[in-house]
Amino acid sequence: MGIISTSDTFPLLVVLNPSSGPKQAQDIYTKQVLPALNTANIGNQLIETTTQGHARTYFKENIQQILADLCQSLAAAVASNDRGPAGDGVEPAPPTSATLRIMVLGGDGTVHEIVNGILEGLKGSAFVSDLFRPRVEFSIIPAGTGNAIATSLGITTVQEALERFLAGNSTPMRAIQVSTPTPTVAAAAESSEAASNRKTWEPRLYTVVVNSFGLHCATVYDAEDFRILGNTRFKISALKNVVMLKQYDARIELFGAVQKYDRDLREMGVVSAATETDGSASVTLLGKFTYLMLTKQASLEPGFIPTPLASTSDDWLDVLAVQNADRGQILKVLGLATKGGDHVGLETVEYYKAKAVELETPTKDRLCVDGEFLDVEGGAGGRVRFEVVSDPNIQIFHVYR
Ligand SMILES: Nc1ncnc2c1ncn2[C@@H]1O[C@H](COP(=O)(O)OP(=O)(O)OP(=O)(O)O)[C@@H](O)[C@H]1O
Repeated sequence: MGIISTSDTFPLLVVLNPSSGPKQAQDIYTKQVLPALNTANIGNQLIETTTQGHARTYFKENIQQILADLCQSLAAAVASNDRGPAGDGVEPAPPTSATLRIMVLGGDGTVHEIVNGILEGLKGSAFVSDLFRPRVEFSIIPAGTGNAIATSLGITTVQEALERFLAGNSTPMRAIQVSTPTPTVAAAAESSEAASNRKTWEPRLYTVVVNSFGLHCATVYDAEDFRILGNTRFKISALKNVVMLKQYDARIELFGAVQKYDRDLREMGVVSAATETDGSASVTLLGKFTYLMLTKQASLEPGFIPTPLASTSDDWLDVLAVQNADRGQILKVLGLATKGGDHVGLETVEYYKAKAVELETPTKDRLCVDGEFLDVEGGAGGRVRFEVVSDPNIQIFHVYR
């Protein structure tokens, strides 16, 4: 885990996860990425991950040094320009921002780790303030299993990803803040009423793809047992969970402005224009959930489009809820979701856009957050809040589109 050396032309950081998806990342790097970068004269530094959590730890430990080196390299470039014939020799002002480019040869899990590592490493530091704030631009070379972020941007091949990177157009990649109640408030929360008045939350992590509860979460969880089957493990696991279909008890509250998909008009309609002021929810969904997703991506893998109107670059959270569905109904939902996203027209599907969502389960349960698992305690003290916060020190990520 070396620190990036200082240079006038700061290298593109290439994070390669050799175990992503069909394990082709190394080959893709050697045969396609490196030749393209060399042709374009783009220096790069390879960071090859060796274990789960490596990318997260690497960026947590090194991001401040990386940005310090990046700033020094920028300042050196400015100074050498100023020393030219037209320069006045005045010391250049320190940079107020710097763009760090990271290319990921891997899947969404690797991007999730890098985002969380960077935010953990920058938290409370001078590198995220009104005086200086980095801009992190991701180029995602789809080498994972789902490749949701790339797929949602219409990038399904290595060549397309390289072309988008070289074209240099990026769009914000908003992160969802996942928070739990602060411990003291959690202890005091004895009822849902108390919970709805709660105001203090502790950010636990950030997600950029999908948070799920119920069938989708169970499918991702059980897929680990079928890892030997490669990419088909998700299909086998989904089948298992549909055969042994369970309903999952929860209370879901949508806060602030809320939109709901209108099946007749085939577009979102306003349910509530409210901003969250008094702590009361705009929409509450109670009871048994078969399937629940809170996402920032339209597509989770090529062809599978559960939240077709989601956008990585806005501040909405797309919420797809299927309640109390039987096997036939959920198979129909999943079938249509893999055929262009027409499931949102089914009566069993509720599709919302919300500004913030809280989830509470009556007993201990599990959430899937970008492929990681979060155990939640039952009751108000175990609530989890999801929100695309507007904090500029969090929303520093962009992705080439
Ligand atoms: N060398 C390694 N060996 C084993 N696991 C690794 C290694 N490097 C990284 N990982 C882990 O591999 C996991 C999956 O990575 P990644 O998301 O890139 O691929 P994927 O799961 O196949 O794709 P997707 O998330 O798009 O479905 C990550 O959680 C990461 O921590």
